[in-house]
Amino acid sequence: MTSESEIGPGTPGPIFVLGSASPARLRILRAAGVEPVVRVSDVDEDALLAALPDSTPAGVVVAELARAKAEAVAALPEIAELAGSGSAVAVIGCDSMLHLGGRLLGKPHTPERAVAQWSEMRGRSADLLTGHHLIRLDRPATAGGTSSTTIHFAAADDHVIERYVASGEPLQVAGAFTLDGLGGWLVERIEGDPSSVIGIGLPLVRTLLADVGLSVTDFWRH
Ligand SMILES: Nc1nc2c(ncn2[C@H]2C[C@H](O)[C@@H](COP(=O)(O)OP(=O)(O)OP(=O)(O)O)O2)c(=O)[nH]1
Repeated sequence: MTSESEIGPGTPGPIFVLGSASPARLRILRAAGVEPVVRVSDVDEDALLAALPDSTPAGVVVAELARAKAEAVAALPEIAELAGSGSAVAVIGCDSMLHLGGRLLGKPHTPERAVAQWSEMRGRSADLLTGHHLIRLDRPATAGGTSSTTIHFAAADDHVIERYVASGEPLQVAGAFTLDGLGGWLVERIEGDPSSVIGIGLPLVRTLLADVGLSVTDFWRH
């Protein structure tokens, strides 16, 4: 769990708020020169999914979840008040799911579901979708988008799948795999942006920041 960074008077320069509990998203941003303020949304993703019509396109589903997370964090009192801080303030929410065989899959949570999912996806390809929603607070504007990266999975044998699931890693990540962990042994290749697969698509966030009048370089700590 990441610690929630302190903010307040004297917080230097533009403020990037990551509305996510994901250590992967935080790691991606830090490695890319951004030290975000972290706040976790309390969005009930299952309830939101249940409320969406079955006909909702997969890219819209993850975009709607991302929007709900960003809006929940932007509404937190200590975040909302940043609008008057004199700094540029961007809040981002994200949501990743795997689009496999026409179904949208989140985190498997149980070993049984992870094994079943790997038995279906091994040797095949699927699209990892990550919805993004950006809210600028100091000069109200929003921008959103969904990145899609095609993942080509290895034709892993039962033993490897069982050992991978037993590691626990696939249970708490969208699509039951990681690109940057043990799962890396089981991804043959990808077509698209690797950061999107891990949790936040840097090239897309760069364009979303531009859409709300900000440059990604404003947030670089280097
Ligand atoms: N390290 C790593 N994590 C991954 C990868 N693919 C997916 N994930 C993680 C990132 C997210 O933490 C999680 C996707 O689930 P969600 O989009 O619902 O986010 P999560 O519930 O973790 O946090 P949030 O809802 O944003 O507070 O799966 C990967 O390739 N590498």
